[in-house]
Amino acid sequence: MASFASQSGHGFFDKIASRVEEVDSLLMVGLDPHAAELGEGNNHAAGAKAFCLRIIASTSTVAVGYKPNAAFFEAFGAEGVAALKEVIAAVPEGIPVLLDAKRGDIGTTAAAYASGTFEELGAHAITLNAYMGVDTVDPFLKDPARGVFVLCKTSNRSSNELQTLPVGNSGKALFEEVASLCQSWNKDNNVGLVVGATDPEALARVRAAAPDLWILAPGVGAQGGDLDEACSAALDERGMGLLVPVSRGISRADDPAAEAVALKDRINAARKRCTDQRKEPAAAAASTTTTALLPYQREFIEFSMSHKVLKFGDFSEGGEAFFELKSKRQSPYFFNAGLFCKGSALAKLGKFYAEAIMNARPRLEFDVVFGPAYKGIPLGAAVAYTLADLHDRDIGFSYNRKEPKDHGEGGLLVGEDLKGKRVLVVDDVITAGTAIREAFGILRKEGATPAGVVIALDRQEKTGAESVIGTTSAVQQVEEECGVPVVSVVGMSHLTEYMASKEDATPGANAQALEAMRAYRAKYGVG
Ligand SMILES: O=c1ccn([C@@H]2O[C@H](COP(=O)(O)O)[C@@H](O)[C@H]2O)c(=O)[nH]1
Repeated sequence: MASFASQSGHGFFDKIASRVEEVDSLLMVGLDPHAAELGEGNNHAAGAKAFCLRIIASTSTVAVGYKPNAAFFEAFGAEGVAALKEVIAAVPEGIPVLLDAKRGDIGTTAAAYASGTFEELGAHAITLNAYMGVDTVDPFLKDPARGVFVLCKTSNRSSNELQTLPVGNSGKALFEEVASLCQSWNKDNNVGLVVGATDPEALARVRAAAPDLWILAPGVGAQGGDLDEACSAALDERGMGLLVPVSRGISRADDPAAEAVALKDRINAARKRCTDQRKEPAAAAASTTTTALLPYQREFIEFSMSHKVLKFGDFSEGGEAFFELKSKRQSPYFFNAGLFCKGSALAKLGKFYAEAIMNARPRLEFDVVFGPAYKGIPLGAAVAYTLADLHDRDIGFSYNRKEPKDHGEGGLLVGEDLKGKRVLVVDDVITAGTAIREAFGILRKEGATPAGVVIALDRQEKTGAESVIGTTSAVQQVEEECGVPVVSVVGMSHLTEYMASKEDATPGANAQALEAMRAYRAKYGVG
């Protein structure tokens, strides 16, 4: 059995708080062995166990705790329950295990559930349904080292059927009443709440009703919950009190270990944005327009360099220090997306674009992805594929032909019907903005509304000839003229930030390249 010693007088959430600090993470890793993920030949209890052990082994350095969902084990009968016990026992010592079982019954039965969960299975906490009142919860609270998370406002769509019903004349909803009750039951720091990340308004109301309780906020990833909104609504005054469980978002990733690290970083970045914003709202707003280099952006920069798509000036003897652009400017870096020409590169590109789309603030609202011919076509397809595969957003995609076809279905457009739809245009870079304006023309002719543009790199530089350098960039001009946001995976500010971090790590190695980037930005840069 995985040990989880109770320090006397310390509640379950004291342990959670120290684990959060120890691993600098709010990520709870879900262990949901969906039959579909076990694969043919492994759809049995042993397969479920092996699946969970693989996830545990690859995520234990970033997981605050693990959350096996009992349903996926019980589905395999007695052998499944035995596998669940073995999975819990395999969690390294000191890492809390929360059994997601959503129990709730009269006191005597609840006591049997508590003993089964804590003594027999060895879990340290459990999710409960408190619909039947406090006597159904009490038996789980006898040992302060064992915790409960009471269902408060769940992440599923039909949670509004009951949980938001008004209670009495207080104007409060049922879920707020649950939150207040749980706050009053929390004598030993071992009562928490489940509130879906899919409903940030409910999260904020719960935080107001239960200022001291830890909130488990499922629904990030496959269910579409937003991290920034969840952090702003649910973090307590110390920037703690929130746990983000993710199951499929990790288990279905190509590389679950890397995805868990990326998720931890994304959650921490959102947490930091939120705590900065609370400290100094104006400074935080300004900092979002500069450069917090997120992990996927660093990865994109290194990935682009490894494909020779992105080159920085080489200031060594005989190296190419500057690259002449079409505008005749001498640029200290060069980006040529045409060199992404392998299937694996396209797959990764799709992920980077999808990350940029999911991270965009304000959020991008769109129904269809459109890839303008020619370079946008594979990009649009890769983005639509990735949104469906990794973000559970199965949206249509469409692209145009440069020459109309005079037989078959004819016309200039292929793919999803665009009429009446909000369309996100996907392209590699914006140089003058001509291609994007043309794409918008096509969309409007079809009765669609351009909803935004996503590109790989924003050079963030002013347009115009050397003698009359303008004041805005091509991207800003598209945004202003067309009234749509342009989102990029990275901007030149991120490239400069990246070079600065390399220089910090190895002083002197990139000093001239960094200086050239800064000088170029000072002369031509916007934003
Ligand atoms: O409101 C709730 C309560 C529990 N869950 C459970 O969390 C995970 C979510 O899985 P993902 O793959 O990360 O979407 C799953 O075990 C649910 O039963 C929830 O989603 N919402």
